[in-house]
Amino acid sequence: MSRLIVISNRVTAASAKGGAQGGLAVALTAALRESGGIWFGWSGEQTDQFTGHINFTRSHGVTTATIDLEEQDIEEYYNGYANRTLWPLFHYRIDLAEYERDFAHGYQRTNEWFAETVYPLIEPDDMVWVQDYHMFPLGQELRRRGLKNRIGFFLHIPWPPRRLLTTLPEARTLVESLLAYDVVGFHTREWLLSFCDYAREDLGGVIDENDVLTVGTRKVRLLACPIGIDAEEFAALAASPVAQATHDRVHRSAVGRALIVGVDRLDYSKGLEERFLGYERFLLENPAERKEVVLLQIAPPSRADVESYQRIRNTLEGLAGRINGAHAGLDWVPIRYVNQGYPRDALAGVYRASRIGLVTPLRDGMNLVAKEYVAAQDPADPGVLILSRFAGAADQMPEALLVNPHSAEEIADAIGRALAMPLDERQRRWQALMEGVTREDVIWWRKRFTDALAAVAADPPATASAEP
Ligand SMILES: O=P(O)(O)OC[C@H]1O[C@@H](O)[C@H](O)[C@@H](O)[C@@H]1O
Repeated sequence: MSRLIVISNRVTAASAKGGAQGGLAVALTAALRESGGIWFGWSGEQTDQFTGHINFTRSHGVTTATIDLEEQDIEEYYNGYANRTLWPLFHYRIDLAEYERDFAHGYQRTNEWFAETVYPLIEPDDMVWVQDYHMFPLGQELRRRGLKNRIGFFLHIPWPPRRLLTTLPEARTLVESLLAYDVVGFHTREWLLSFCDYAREDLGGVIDENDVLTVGTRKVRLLACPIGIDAEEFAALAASPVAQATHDRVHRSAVGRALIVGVDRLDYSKGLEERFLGYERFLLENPAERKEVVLLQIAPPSRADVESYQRIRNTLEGLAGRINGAHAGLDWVPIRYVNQGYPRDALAGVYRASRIGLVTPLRDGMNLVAKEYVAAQDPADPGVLILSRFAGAADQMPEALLVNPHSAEEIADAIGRALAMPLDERQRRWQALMEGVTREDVIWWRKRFTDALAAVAADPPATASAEP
């Protein structure tokens, strides 16, 4: 079995229980533990001058190798191009996207630092797997340094429609850089097709019936491959002592009311404003039930150096305050808004105590909270998942109550329907969701992608390793 070299901006080897890590960190830790190898990326730390010094650590069965970045790189690469330019654009928010040449240069320069530093760590038989939008040009930079290994790329966010992507001044360079990879993966067929649209229309690419894209002499296998969670592990976490204690605490605090839970990084793509308004609409339209519910929104702050994130934080504080001010009574506040992250085992307990999981991003590559909510439920008395039809996860989860997250009416109706749903229907829906979450789990995802990467090497026509 080839070693795996995973390269991503953030490197957080995750313990089963600990920390407030996102699903991606947990997924990659599980993948690396199985295959061996190295997880390389940014330490999250700043240094006065970039030295290329690599800090190796071994944690939870995974070797991590990280480098520090200079302030200007962090500003232009991470806060700039990654989070002010690509993130909003790829989430269809060109109104928030900032197009600055300095950001583009800093992004390219930092990717060159990454390539320069990781290149000597890669052995001839390793498979290299680059993750996410921070690192589009990395494969090309590795090829420029002579790397012949199989290199895959996986995008964890949506791929925008062509007409939006063409607003990015570097769109063509960026897409061409992806031709250096052997396999490029997306969570859904929708994102894959948007990518194909650009490749066909703007690069003159041809896509065959096996989703192999040909542009000039380059062939790239495209793959729609939705990431999953470690469902069994998460279900076990939900039965852990910490989860149990958290469950009991949260359950007691609801004093017999139905708990509705949302857990999201504080990000404008998560649809939190629209969610609060949908919930308020439910309160207004259902005076008899309004004091029977409480919304617990957990939203740890994220990317706080970026202005659009500061704005959404202010907006939500104002909105939560207004809704609570307008509707609260002596012994009830409708929204508990918590700007703090919690460890996964505690979250599992919160999910299990909640009658409704409200997951309504305006646009999301996948969304693993939806899957974790399902995995944490009590089979005898499961809650109901309300899910945005614009989350990648919706493709695999048709038994959830699917809603348009822009519509307060649809959110309000779905809350009413979930609260009234009889036990047998809740069980039937949950059963189907849980089967999918368990079958298409993180190991399945990892295997599908790495199998596709390994197959490329065994099939020379699809593996031209020359520079594009
Ligand atoms: O790393 P950040 O900026 O805190 O964001 C958290 C994560 O957000 C995810 O949605 C991205 O796809 C990840 O790549 C990223 O790590």
